[in-house]
Amino acid sequence: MQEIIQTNSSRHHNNPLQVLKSYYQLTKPRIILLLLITTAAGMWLAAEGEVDPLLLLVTMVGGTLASGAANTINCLYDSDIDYIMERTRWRPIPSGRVKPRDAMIFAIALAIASFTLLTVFANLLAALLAMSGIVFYVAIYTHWLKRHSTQNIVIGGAAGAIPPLVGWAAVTGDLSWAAWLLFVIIFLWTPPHFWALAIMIRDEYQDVGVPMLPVIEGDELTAQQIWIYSLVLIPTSLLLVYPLHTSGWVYGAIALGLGAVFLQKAWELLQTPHNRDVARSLFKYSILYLMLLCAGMVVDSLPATHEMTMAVAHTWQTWMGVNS
Ligand code: HEM
Ligand SMILES: CC(C)=CCC/C(C)=C/CC/C(C)=C/COP(=O)(O)OP(=O)(O)O
Repeated sequence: MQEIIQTNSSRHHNNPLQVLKSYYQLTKPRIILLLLITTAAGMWLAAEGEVDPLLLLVTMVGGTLASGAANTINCLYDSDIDYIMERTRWRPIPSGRVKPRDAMIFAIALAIASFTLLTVFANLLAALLAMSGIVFYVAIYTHWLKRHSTQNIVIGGAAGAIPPLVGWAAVTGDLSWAAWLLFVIIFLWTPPHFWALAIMIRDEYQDVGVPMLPVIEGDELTAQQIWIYSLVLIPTSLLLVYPLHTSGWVYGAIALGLGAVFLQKAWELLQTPHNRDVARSLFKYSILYLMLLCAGMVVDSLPATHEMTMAVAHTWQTWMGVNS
């Protein structure tokens, strides 16, 4: 099989566009997009709605390069199991389109470029946080936990929660309570996000011996864990409004509405833990949820929203005054 794939892919080796596409795929670009959205949310909250466009650009590019490096090293490390799993067999390394050595050079180049860009144009803290994201994801998640613990993604998931810290640090040069709250929100979001997917593709993980929770403990217990994390996640997302007062009621309303749907889907899975369609629906919604929650934070932080809410409050007070 490997030989057939190698022969098929060797036809593409000299086509520069195909080569470019392979390196692009190594970075897992669709995941990076959501990581960047969380970074942007951190920046807007830190800058109270007014982000310097140049700093935004630099941080987005720096974050992309760092996440791309992390994902490339993960592709390298996991190429043995990626080759066996249907879903991942056509990734650039297992399919032979990129040599492991070239992928390593690519990842190191991305990491160095990220560190340099963030240090020079943002600050050292943002750069160090991005590098810690790579180290955590590669060493703690990919190397240490992924193949050895059912809690792999709970602890390893902390890497995916670092991007908003990078965004916050890029703006202020330090980290506040609100920054850490963003970290905790994504930390709590990760188990429902991933375990819903793991229920869907449990058999594939079983075949390659990765001890994902549904493989070892079954769908019921996994659905219970998803439910518990979701129950904690939704109130936690509201702490930005109270007691932190970092976001206002516009975000609060969005977080409540999005959270209600999240809980409904997690509840449905709790009732039917073996139903892969329900698991798929929760997995897909988890991505939409985090995107819209971050968009809600950004919209809420804008000066125009602030003016609008002040005007509404003023009208309300006047109206109450007239009627009392
Ligand atoms: C340990 C933590 C995590 C694990 C194990 C995990 C695992 C996965 C897996 C296996 C997929 C399917 C990917 C594929 O089909 O190639 C996926 C999809 C996705 N994940 Fe996660 N994830 C984690 C954390 C995150 C974080 C922190 C984010 C962003 C904030 C994220 C964003 C996404 C997105 C956007 C997709 C959909 C990609 C697509 O459309 O193909 N994930 N995740
Ligand atoms: C600040 C910074 C640079 C942070 C980087 C964090 C980062 C890249 C998080 C990604 C999390 C993720 C998609 C894990 C999936 O891995 P998997 O190996 O379980 O997925 P797979 O089964 O599809 O290979």
